[in-house]
Amino acid sequence: MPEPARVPISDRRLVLRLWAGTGPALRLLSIGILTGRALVPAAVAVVAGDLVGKLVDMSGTRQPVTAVLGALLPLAVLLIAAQLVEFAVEPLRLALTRRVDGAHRRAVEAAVSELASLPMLEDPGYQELIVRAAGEPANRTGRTSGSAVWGLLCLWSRLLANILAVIVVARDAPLSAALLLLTILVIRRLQAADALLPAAAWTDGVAHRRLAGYWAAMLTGPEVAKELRIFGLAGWMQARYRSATEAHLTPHHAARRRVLRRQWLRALILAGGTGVVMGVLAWSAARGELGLDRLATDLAAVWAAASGAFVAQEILDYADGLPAARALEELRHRSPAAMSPSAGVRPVEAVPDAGRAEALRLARVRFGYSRHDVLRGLDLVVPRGRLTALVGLNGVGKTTVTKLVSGLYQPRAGQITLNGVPLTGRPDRHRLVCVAAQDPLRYHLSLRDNVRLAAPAHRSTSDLEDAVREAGLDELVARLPAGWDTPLSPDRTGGVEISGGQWARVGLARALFAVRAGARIVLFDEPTAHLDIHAETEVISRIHDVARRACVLLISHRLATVRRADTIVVLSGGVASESGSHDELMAARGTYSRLYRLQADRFAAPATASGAEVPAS
Ligand SMILES: Nc1ncnc2c1ncn2[C@@H]1O[C@H](COP(=O)(O)OP(=O)(O)OP(=O)(O)O)[C@@H](O)[C@H]1O
Repeated sequence: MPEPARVPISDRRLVLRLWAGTGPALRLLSIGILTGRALVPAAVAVVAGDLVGKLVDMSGTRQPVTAVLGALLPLAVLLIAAQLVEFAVEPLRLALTRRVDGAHRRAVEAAVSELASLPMLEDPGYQELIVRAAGEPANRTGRTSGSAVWGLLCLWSRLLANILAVIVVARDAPLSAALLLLTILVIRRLQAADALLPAAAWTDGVAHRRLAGYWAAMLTGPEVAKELRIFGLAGWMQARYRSATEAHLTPHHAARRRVLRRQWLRALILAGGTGVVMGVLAWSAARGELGLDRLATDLAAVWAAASGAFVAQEILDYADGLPAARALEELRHRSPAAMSPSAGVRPVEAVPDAGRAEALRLARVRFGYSRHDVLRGLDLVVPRGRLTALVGLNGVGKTTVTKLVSGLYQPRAGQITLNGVPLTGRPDRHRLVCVAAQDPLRYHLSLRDNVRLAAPAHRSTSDLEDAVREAGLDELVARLPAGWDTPLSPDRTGGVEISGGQWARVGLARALFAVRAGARIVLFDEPTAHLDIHAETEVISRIHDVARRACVLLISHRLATVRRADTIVVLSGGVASESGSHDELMAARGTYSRLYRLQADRFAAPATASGAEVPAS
């Protein structure tokens, strides 16, 4: 597995960048409100001390009510202002985290769907990264990168409040103030070190977490519900779910327990530090060096600083939200080129096809998923107007050819061209190439959307209807409860389940629609695997029609299916070992002829009995 790219910025800068992305209004508001909040403890200490001084002066003599109220007024105004600031804090938190989290989600979707190549997505390390970036709820607390931003801002706001309170004390007792500051910083550091441990344990266990998620989905999802009951797998799967969950959660819980056990140390340091500071202040007052008003101010400031030193909540917001933010940064820094098996390989020179008929060409193409090459210099020409078939044993690389032509992987060497122009790097490649797979992806969408997504930008309704009709789906449309708009999934309200053969026709309709929308290469990968013999014959004749309009490659195991193709190419040992029409290949008595006879022999006995078609040489 390749090394993940390093995230080249520190966590704080990363979180600040997220904050900066919330826009100037929210940035200003957060600075204003959190600074205001930080001013409150020191201001209350000073104003309360002044009040004590004034009340001491007034004591013993009769005072008008207005004088007493006047003395109280500054503190009352301050407390009301502080309360107003507090009211603004929660809406600010919501606005800020919502803005950051929304941007985060959009960035994850964009990074994965636009930047990640297929080889990257098939890498388990990358999958884990997606789980972390998608905000697999850290510590089940639901903290997100928005929480990390909020946590950091609150940590700084608290630090500012602490420093201001220390400055108040420093006016009378600089050394005590220094001790107070030191105590606060030590406690913050200890809390930060502790809070990061459970978050790290959670992140380290994401592989187990994914496995546990897999088993949970197996136990409760519809996919394996039948097998689970037929084979009585529930207990076996539950045990695996438990062991994966324990492997993930045990280190995390151990880290949490360790943090709780160390709380007493922080309490002891705080009690010691503030106790000494208060003692010194009281001693100064006793010696007459400190007035009662200043003593009250300083004690209130020490109390404010001490209670503000506990920032576990803010640190947890920051530490638990950070993994998602970090993972997103790593997602963005992973380059598809670094993960591609073809990295660093130069293609062969393009050979212009001037004057020749339109054709898809693979020239000396090499490719492998690992060090072992599946394709070892494949030459293949797929001209428009003639149906080309690709056959070969299991695992020789037929589907791999479709993946290379559609650009999901890049060849290690060689070139793939359409009319002499390399397909690599063409921004319109996804519009030029259409793949109709044996099991087309079954979107939980209407029939209309299931066909249209082959070329979403092509809005022609008549092309859509023609494609569906040619694919033989008219009858199905007539029977569907909401016709075109019926969702093709029983999970959707009003949805229906259609058969594997009908899905194969949906795949054919997609290809026919894509060709109408401008696709010039169509790759049919086992398009008739689910079809009965009548449907297969009909679909193959449609594929012949498509071949008149585009470069069509038909892949099939069933040699009776491909025998009517104009050219049949046998893929063996990573190269095209034979090529020609059915009759030519049978006459050559090579691999194709041997495989064909083998299949014909297998069908001969039952076919004679049932009257089904027997492939004939
Ligand atoms: N994503 C992948 N990662 C690693 N190896 C793969 C991957 N996909 C396919 N392979 C391997 O590459 C080889 C060719 O696979 P491919 O699916 O192209 O064969 P195929 O000729 O289409 O087989 P079949 O006829 O069984 O569908 C096989 O050995 C397969 O195991």
